[in-house]
Amino acid sequence: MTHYDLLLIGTGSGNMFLDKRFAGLKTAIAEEWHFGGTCLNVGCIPTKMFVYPATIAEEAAHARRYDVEAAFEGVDWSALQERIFSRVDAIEAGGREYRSGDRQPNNTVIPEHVRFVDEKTVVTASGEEITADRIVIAAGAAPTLPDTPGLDPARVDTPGYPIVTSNSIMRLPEQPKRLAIVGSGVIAMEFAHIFASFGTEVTVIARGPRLLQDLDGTASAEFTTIFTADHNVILGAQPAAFRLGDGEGAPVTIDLEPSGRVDDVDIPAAVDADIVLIAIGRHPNTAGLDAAEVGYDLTPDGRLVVDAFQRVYAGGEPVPGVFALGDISSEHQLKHVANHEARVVGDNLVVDVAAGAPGAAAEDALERTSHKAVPAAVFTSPQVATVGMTEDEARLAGHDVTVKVQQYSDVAYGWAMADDPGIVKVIADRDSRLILGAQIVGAEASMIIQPLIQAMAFDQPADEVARGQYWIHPALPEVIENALLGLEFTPR
Ligand SMILES: Cc1cc2nc3c(=O)[nH]c(=O)nc-3n(C[C@H](O)[C@H](O)[C@H](O)COP(=O)(O)OP(=O)(O)OC[C@H]3O[C@@H](n4cnc5c(N)ncnc54)[C@H](O)[C@@H]3O)c2cc1C
Ligand SMILES: NC(=O)c1ccc[n+]([C@@H]2O[C@H](COP(=O)([O-])OP(=O)(O)OC[C@H]3O[C@@H](n4cnc5c(N)ncnc54)[C@H](O)[C@@H]3O)[C@@H](O)[C@H]2O)c1
Repeated sequence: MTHYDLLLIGTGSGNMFLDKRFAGLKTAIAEEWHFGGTCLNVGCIPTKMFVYPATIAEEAAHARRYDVEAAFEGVDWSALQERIFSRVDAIEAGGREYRSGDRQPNNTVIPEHVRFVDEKTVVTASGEEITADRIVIAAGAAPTLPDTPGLDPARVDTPGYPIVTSNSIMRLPEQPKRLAIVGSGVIAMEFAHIFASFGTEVTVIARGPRLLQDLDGTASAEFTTIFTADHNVILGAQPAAFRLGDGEGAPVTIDLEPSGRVDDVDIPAAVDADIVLIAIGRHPNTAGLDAAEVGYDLTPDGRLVVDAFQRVYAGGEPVPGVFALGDISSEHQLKHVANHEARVVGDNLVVDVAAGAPGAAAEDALERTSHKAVPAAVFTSPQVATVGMTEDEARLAGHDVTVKVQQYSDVAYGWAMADDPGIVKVIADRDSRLILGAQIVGAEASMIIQPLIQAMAFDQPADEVARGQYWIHPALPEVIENALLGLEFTPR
């Protein structure tokens, strides 16, 4: 048995906080997979490095719409992969080397799966027991697989098996000719955009009546209308069975059945594809840690229960010296949220170490995480960006709401974009004048939403944000300005 002052499990956002403040401690990092975790290796970073060229390819294919003669003639799949993964893999290797080498002599890297045997003890896959005074659980989430006949979970993401997740699709040796995507959430829509723009024949199989259903109803409907206009989408359907052909490279047939979520659907009996991407959500990795078995409290959807200080709970009480961050405990599966939580955990650990015994730090000395005005974007086509509440959520929360939906084509930059479709929807409280939420569907949504995020974070009234600053003319954010000007407030 080896004892450490501090054990970190998972090197995604967890890898961020372990800096020189902890140089005097004997630390260990357990990582069973790629250093850097999901975002660096198979998530935010490589996907966006595929999305950007995909958007260029799409614009070339649609250039005639802007009276430009251009054409999309294909993508150099292996060059693109090489450009993306040579950078990503070098960062992964550099991170591992830094943590393992002479520059961090106080740290030990344990390149193995670990699971808890009690609240402060883990055992590695090779059987070593490790105890620690303080533990940070940053073990993330993993793709969920459906329990559908014909799908062998053990073979998903293994070479040659045609059913994959986001963990391996970007490393396929060849660009698939036909791709079927099961799911219609964030990952499904980003990969549908990437592969369809690169010329793959993409079919999206969606259970519900709309795509990106977690959005505000107006935004989801707008996105669905735009996306289905030039993508092959089957709504109201789900796989009943996967039938794999004989031999490597043989196509897959997906037998479909109505999902029961859409009335009177007319769906095809089956879809054929060379590759099937499963994108039906990601579950926190608590089961692999045996977290519930040792008594850690879990939310109904399987996350570790944490408080505002990111302390982990067991039996309704914080476990002294045990913190968690990111997808393993957060309701927001987003990198910027995981990073924020990692900063808080790092600061709180410093306070806890200074206090003496694990858990000895007084609560008023600890920092709280803020999940106010958490934004998100979907890097598909058109882009989507959100912050705060949907209109339904705002009404349910009891607000007297004022809502404005502004079309991109209402402003001059929208005319420059040949009236491409797009909307900004802003939801505010009539009395306080504060913005409660916003949803944007359209070009550059992830960038133009920032003034609304800032206004919400700093409690700036919507009318002051609209009137109290210049808005560059004729830039696209004028659509935000106009949406804010269209809100109706209780007269003062
Ligand atoms: C395809 C895709 C695209 C995404 N794009 C975006 C985006 O554009 N913007 C955004 O904000 N978010 C995006 N996300 C979400 C984002 O990647 C995650 O929210 C974020 O990476 C979570 O970080 P984390 O540190 O909690 O977990 P992770 O980065 O997943 O790190 C957890 C680590 O723990 C390790 N681990 C787990 N269990 C054990 C164990 N028992 N023993 C040892 N090691 C273990 C894992 O191997 C992993 O390396 C995307 C996700 C995906 C899948
Ligand atoms: N740009 C970003 O910030 C970004 C990008 C990718 C992923 N992420 C994060 O990763 C998370 C996971 O992404 P995701 O797309 O896997 O999940 P999601 O929750 O966004 O979408 C899941 C989809 O699968 C469907 N579904 C669920 N169970 C199903 C079943 N059994 N059969 C068929 N369909 C089913 C749902 O109806 C939904 O359409 C996101 O919620 C997000 O937080 C973020």
